[in-house]
This record gives sequence, structure tokens and C-alpha cells, in this order.
Amino acid sequence: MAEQVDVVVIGMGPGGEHVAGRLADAGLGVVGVEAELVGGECPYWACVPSKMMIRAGNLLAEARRVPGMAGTTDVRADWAPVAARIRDDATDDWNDQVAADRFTGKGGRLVRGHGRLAGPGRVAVEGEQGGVFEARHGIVLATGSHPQVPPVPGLETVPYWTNREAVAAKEPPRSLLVLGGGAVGVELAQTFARFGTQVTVVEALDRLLPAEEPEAGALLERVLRAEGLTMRTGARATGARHDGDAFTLALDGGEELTAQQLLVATGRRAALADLGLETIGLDPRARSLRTDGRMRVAPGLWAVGDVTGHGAFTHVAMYEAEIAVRTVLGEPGPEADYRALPRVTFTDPEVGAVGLTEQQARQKMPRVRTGTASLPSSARGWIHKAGNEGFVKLVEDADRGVLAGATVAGPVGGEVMYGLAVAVQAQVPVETLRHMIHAYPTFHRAVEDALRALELAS
Ligand SMILES: Cc1cc2nc3c(=O)[nH]c(=O)nc-3n(C[C@H](O)[C@H](O)[C@H](O)COP(=O)(O)OP(=O)(O)OC[C@H]3O[C@@H](n4cnc5c(N)ncnc54)[C@H](O)[C@@H]3O)c2cc1C
Ligand SMILES: NC(=O)c1ccc[n+]([C@@H]2O[C@H](COP(=O)([O-])OP(=O)(O)OC[C@H]3O[C@@H](n4cnc5c(N)ncnc54)[C@H](O)[C@@H]3O)[C@@H](O)[C@H]2O)c1
Repeated sequence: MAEQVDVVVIGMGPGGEHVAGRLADAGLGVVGVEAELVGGECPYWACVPSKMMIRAGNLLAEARRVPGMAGTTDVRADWAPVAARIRDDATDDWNDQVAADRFTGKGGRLVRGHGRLAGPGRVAVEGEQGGVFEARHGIVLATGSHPQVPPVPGLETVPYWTNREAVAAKEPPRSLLVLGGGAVGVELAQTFARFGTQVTVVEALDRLLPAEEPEAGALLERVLRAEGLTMRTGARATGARHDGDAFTLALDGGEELTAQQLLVATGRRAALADLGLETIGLDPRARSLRTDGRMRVAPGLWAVGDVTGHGAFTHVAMYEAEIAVRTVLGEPGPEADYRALPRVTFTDPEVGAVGLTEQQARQKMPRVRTGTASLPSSARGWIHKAGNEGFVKLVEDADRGVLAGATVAGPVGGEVMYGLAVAVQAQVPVETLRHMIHAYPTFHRAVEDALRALELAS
């Protein structure tokens, strides 16, 4: 016998927790189904602990920049406070009681177990608290994503790390192979290297962060090499093995790389395989769920977060969650709009980007102009000196005279990018940006230089 409720949310990561909490606050009878920890990947194994690691690594890097700028330092890295902070402050030793109480405190009902669709409007939950629920208003799918592991022969048999083991590490490995030079790979590679790990990054494509502007990947590769990391871009792994002590990756061309640990950071795959999608006529092998502007997948079924394929970011999950909430509650508001989607890779230099890259814009728009300015040659970059690498790149839809995208790499690049995100979202004319006053001597003044370069571009 199915239990009648208003809404069932499957997956209580950032997206699902937001939907479930807001709907419970609004007085609906909400069941939140969670197989692991309420809060999902972001607070326990991803954004939050990785940014704590990065903060610690950045402190070390800044201290190492003191000589020649402000005296002398004797820097001895210690992972213990990082591991303790992740265990105690970030994850409560991977215990979600606070998050669970936050949801039930709003009147929600948390059901721990694996949820699966069981026909239209029905969810079956496996687990001690399991059962079958019939949702009067509808069901929200927010099951997030899993690491995608490439079919490298031997890889499936070795005890590699994913982001989960990396953020839970009690000490940094002596040496680390990082397979994949995307956001996870470069953030963690740089951090461990700053704590003394010998790091080699293996990226199949010809540059790091291949989804971003090529200039960003080139800059990061240069900086990471200068920090002592080994880079193998354009390298395909053809085999993996582990002899009990060390991992070996064979590359096409015959080279073999060996290290104490191997981190696989080759992308994520939406968690859709075991969700009963076939019971409502959807393909369980789909890479993502197709949603309309109000996050609807089908009548009475919504999806938010990594499963929608609009960008595997917490801010996307929460943005979509709020739209889904408004849809369920019948509240007015704009539909989802991804034109000004911001991304920040928290390396040092930080890579902030919004909207389209130049290549994406050229595929969509008849006339594109770009303008780039170098940060070290701006007044603030020159003053900043050590650690000033970076640039601003603007991509203009030249027929409309508005920005289609922008990238800011450099110190606090993600923060500097915000002004440009507003410009992309609000379609501020480039002519208006050109006549703004940019405070002196800020990093964002390099935007003015990039606007000048844009004007000179044909
Ligand atoms: C190392 C790393 C660093 C990152 N850093 C950032 C960052 O700095 N900024 C940023 O914006 N994003 C970052 N991300 C991405 C971010 O973590 C995700 O985009 C975000 O967590 C997605 O939220 P979600 O709600 O869609 O899914 P998830 O966080 O994946 O949560 C999904 C939840 O659903 C549960 N679940 C799945 N299937 C079922 C089922 N059938 N039944 C019950 N429960 C189920 C899971 O247990 C999980 O708790 C990072 C990712 C990684 C890997
Ligand atoms: N700061 C942030 O916001 C942040 C940080 C980390 C992760 N994330 C999110 O999580 C997602 C997943 O991150 P990710 O870095 O795992 O994925 P990704 O898709 O960003 O990068 C994966 C990289 O691995 C490479 N690759 C794939 N197969 C390979 C192989 N066989 N050999 C060598 N390289 C291979 C790809 O070319 C790509 O460069 C990101 O796209 C992002 O949405 C965000």
C-alpha cells in the first residue's frame, strides 16, 4: 500500500535539499530520500573540503612569495590541520545529523535509502525505512553524479582515488598521478603539490581545462610547471597497474609513469542508471535529463542539479532548485536561463569564466570580436608582482555590441569575473562598459584594457 504525500525528492544534495527544505517550509508534506549523506557531494567530498585544501595551499604559496617582497619565511607544510579542519569543521566526520535535523526541523520527512521511480507519481525506497510513496504534487529528481572512470585497461582493478579519497586523505601522498586535467584534476594537483607531493597530470586533450578558453589552460600549464608539477597534455593512458606499493600508468608512445597514488578525475556522469526511469518511459542510459525552462521532465516530474546536464556546479543545482520550487508552488518568475553561467576553477591563478568561450561564440554568432589584456602589465598586476599571472579576455557578439562571454584568470579571478557576469546577463552594451569608471588600481581595471583591445579588433 503506497503512502500518500505531497512531494518526493530523490537525492538530498545541494539541489534536492534546497527543493525539499523550501517546499517543507511552504507547508507541503515532503519526503526527502537520501542514500548517503544529506547535503550530497558538495559539503562532504567536493566543493567545501576541496576549497579548504586550496585555501591552505594558497597560504603556503603566499608565504613562499615573501622573499624578495617582504622579508624571509621558513615554510614547513603540515597536512594535519587541513585534515582536521575537513573532518571537524567541514564534514563533522562525514556525519549529516545537522543537515538532517535542519530538514526535519522544517517539517520534512527524511527517508534514508535508495529511491527509485515505480511508475508515474510513485517512488519505491529500498532500505530500513523504505516503502512506497505516492506523490500528489509530483517528484523531484536530484540524484547528482558519480565519477566517470575511463575504460583504460587495468584501471578497474586498481585501488585508485576519486575526489572522495583525495579529500579524506590523512596525509598527502609522496607522489601522485592525476588522470584528467579538468577542474577536479587541476585544483587537487596544485594543492597536493604545494604540500610537497610530486604530482604528474595526464590530460588526454591538448590542454588543461579544455572546456574553458585555451589561454586559461596554457596559463595554468605554465604556472603548474613552474611550481614543479609534471604535465603530460595530449597523452592517452593505455594501461594501469598497481603492484601493492605503487601505481603505474602506461601512456601511448610507451612512456610509463609511476607514483604512490593515482587520482582519477576524468569527469562525472549523471546518476540516472538505477532510478527506475524506464518505469515512466525514459531512457535510463541517458547522459542527462532533458528539462524545460521550469525544470519539468514530464508531467509531475522535475529534475535539478547535475542530472540536468546544464553544468555540474552547486550554484546551478541551487538555481534550478529555486525554479523547481516556484513551479511546484505555482509562483511566478523567470524560466531557467543559462546565458550567463559562471564557472570558477579555484586554482592559483583562479580562472573565472562566464557565458560563451570564443570558440562557442563563433559557432553561434556571425560576427565575434575578442579583446584580451594581460594582468601583469596592468597597474595592479605590476604592483602585486609575485603571483600576478593572469589575463582578462572578452568575447563580444559584435553585431549586437554586447558581451557573449568573458574569462578572468588571476588573483581572485572568480570575484573579478562577477562584474562581467552582470554585463553578460543584463546584455549591457559594450559601449556602456567602455565609458564606466574602473577604480584604480584594482585587478578589474584590466577589463578596461581588454575593452580597448576589443575596440581595436576587427
Ligand atoms: C572535487 C569536486 C569539487 C567541486 N567543487 C565545486 C565548487 O567549488 N563549486 C561548485 O559549484 N561545484 C563544485 N563541484 C560540483 C558540485 O559538487 C556538484 O555540482 C553538486 O554537488 C551537485 O549537486 P546535486 O544536488 O545535483 O547532486 P549531489 O551533490 O551529487 O547530490 C546527490 C545526492 O543524491 C543522492 N542519491 C543519488 N541517487 C540516489 C537514489 N537513487 N536514492 C537516494 N539518494 C540518491 C546521493 O547520495 C547524493 O547525496 C565539485 C565537484 C567535485 C567532484
Ligand atoms: N571549482 C569548481 O566549481 C569545480 C571544481 C571541481 C569540479 N567541478 C565540477 O565537477 C565536474 C567534474 O570535474 P572533472 O574535473 O572530474 O571533470 P571535467 O569534465 O571538468 O574534466 C575531466 C578532464 O579529464 C579529461 N579526460 C577524460 N578522459 C581522460 C582519459 N582517459 N585520460 C586523460 N584525461 C581524460 C578530459 O579531457 C577533461 O579535461 C566539472 O566539470 C565541474 O562541473 C567544479
